[in-house]
Amino acid sequence: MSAEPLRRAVATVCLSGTLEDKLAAASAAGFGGIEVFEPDLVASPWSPAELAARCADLGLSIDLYQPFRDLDSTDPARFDRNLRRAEAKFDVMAALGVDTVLVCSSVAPDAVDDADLLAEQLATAAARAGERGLRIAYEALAWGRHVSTWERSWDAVRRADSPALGLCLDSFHVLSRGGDPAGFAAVPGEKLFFLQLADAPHLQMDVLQWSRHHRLFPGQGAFDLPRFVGCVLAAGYTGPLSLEVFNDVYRQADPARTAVDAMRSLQWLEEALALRRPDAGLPLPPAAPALTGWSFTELAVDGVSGPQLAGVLDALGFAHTGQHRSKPVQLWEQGRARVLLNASVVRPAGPGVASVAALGLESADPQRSAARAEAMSAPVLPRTRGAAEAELSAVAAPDDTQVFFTRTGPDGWPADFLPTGRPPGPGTGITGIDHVGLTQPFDAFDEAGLFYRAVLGLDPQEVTELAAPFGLVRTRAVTGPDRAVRLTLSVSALRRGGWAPGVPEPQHVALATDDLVATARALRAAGAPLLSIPANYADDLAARVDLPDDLLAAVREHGLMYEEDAHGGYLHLATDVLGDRVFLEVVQRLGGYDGYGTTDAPVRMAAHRRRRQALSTGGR
Ligand SMILES: O=C(O)c1ccc(O)c(O)c1
Ligand SMILES: [Mg+2]
Repeated sequence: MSAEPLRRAVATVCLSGTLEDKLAAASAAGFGGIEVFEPDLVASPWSPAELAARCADLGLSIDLYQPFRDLDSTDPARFDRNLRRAEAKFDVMAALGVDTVLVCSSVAPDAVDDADLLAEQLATAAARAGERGLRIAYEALAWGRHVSTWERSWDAVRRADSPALGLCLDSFHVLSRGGDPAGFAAVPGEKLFFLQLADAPHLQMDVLQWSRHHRLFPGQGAFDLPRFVGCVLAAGYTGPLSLEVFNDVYRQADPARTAVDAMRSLQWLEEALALRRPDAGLPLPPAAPALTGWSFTELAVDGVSGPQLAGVLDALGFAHTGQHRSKPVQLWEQGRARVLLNASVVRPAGPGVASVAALGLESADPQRSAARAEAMSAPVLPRTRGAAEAELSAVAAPDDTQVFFTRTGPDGWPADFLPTGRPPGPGTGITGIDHVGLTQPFDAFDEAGLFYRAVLGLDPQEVTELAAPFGLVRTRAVTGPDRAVRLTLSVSALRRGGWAPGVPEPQHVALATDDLVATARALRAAGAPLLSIPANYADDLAARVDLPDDLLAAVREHGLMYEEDAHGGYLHLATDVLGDRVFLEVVQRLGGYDGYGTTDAPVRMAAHRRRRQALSTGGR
């Protein structure tokens, strides 16, 4: 493998909009090339020559024209007709200045099964292409009628033995069928004409539907793309790394954003490749420094929600220990749990605005964290900072939450706060932040998983789905290796129904305690607004799990919830929704429990809904 960087390309089918929108997005995100998806050209007012000129202006090379479908035929007249269709496409390719066309395996009823006849027809078409200086990259669609594995496509290409015929390897088609990329070693490098990359979640469904709706960018799904590409490169492939992702969300999302997300997936993939081959001298971005814990969580509040949240933090045993030197920001502390209330939001109406505005994460090297973020196409935020205030680097996550890289120490961020002189107080047993739960915008869920993985070096965990009162919710945690940092990301699986409340599902900050029953008792005594959970929940819990009687009594008395996984248990409680869209959770992990109370979430959501309705109709 040479140390020369491979071209990064993206198929126009990955991006939403017209061809104009797609090209602008691909170019702005820094791609060097594109695959022209034929329907995009057919729908365009540009002639092929005009498209070529536009691409040249934008610094994009056209690396592939695709797809050409159903070439071979058991009916000679039909095959002849298909050859004429191919010639017309060769004219288009000449005008576009692209030398490679993707021919995918036939799905038609007249597709050729006989290996020699198929090779002969491919060779005939390749000879026509070759006469014009063009080449054919043959791809096995996972649902091809007779050719549905890469081995079968390679068999045809090998038999055809034509210099203008080679393979197109598409990671989706190979990996969705459980193909082994180690086999690519048998293919001469010069026969690997093109490489298309897509990740995907593991799903049990028809492979065509899986491919057309659920493909993802590398690093977003469950496939081992670094290994796949490593095998292709080891076999001698030198063409572009080209993304081909058919995805329902990306089809309708802002193409400029999708293109950046796509670029990040290749930056992540290339790093993974470089790390696998330390001798190859491939360039590496700054490694993600370890994130060693939470320095703070910042909530944006207004004139209504600010005092409400301050009152709740007080009841939770937090102390207002600091006031920002130059901004309307309060620091509240208990143990290692630090919550900032930032009253810069001005909208004193309704229930008040409250949301998670920023996450402060302890970094072993904040500056390198920021450099890493930049190398991974993350938007690094400009900082305004007053005299004597700490330098803080921050990036914007896909949902616009600000992520600060901090070092808590004498010269770190706490120096920005003037002590109020209030003593910490006895507290209620809260020791720190366990995790923060962020509800994602509909289009941002998969993007967010990759963002936290590539930019922050966190590990995305499995996606789970739950049936919530207002529809399916998809959720996934991203965690540091030692779990010092845990985030949960959730999203509605479908557009929220028209009758669901207009406010989005709330976000939450989960606070850790070593003894939830004791903490719950203290919160009760202090009048904290704890969410009540229906008795049916505790009855069902008692039927399912053998809990000690005193614990079950505490569950009933305080509205606790309890969940188990293979490693341990999780006791948790929630407050009411505070302001319009946050609540606080208090959680106790027992044994090695590694989850987030996800199966209890629908009960909690229904209780929040009931409580919000009661409050809005004047109840308390
Ligand atoms: O879904 C399809 O038809 C299709 C077309 C072209 C490709 O390269 C591909 O992987 C799938
Ligand atoms: Mg493909």
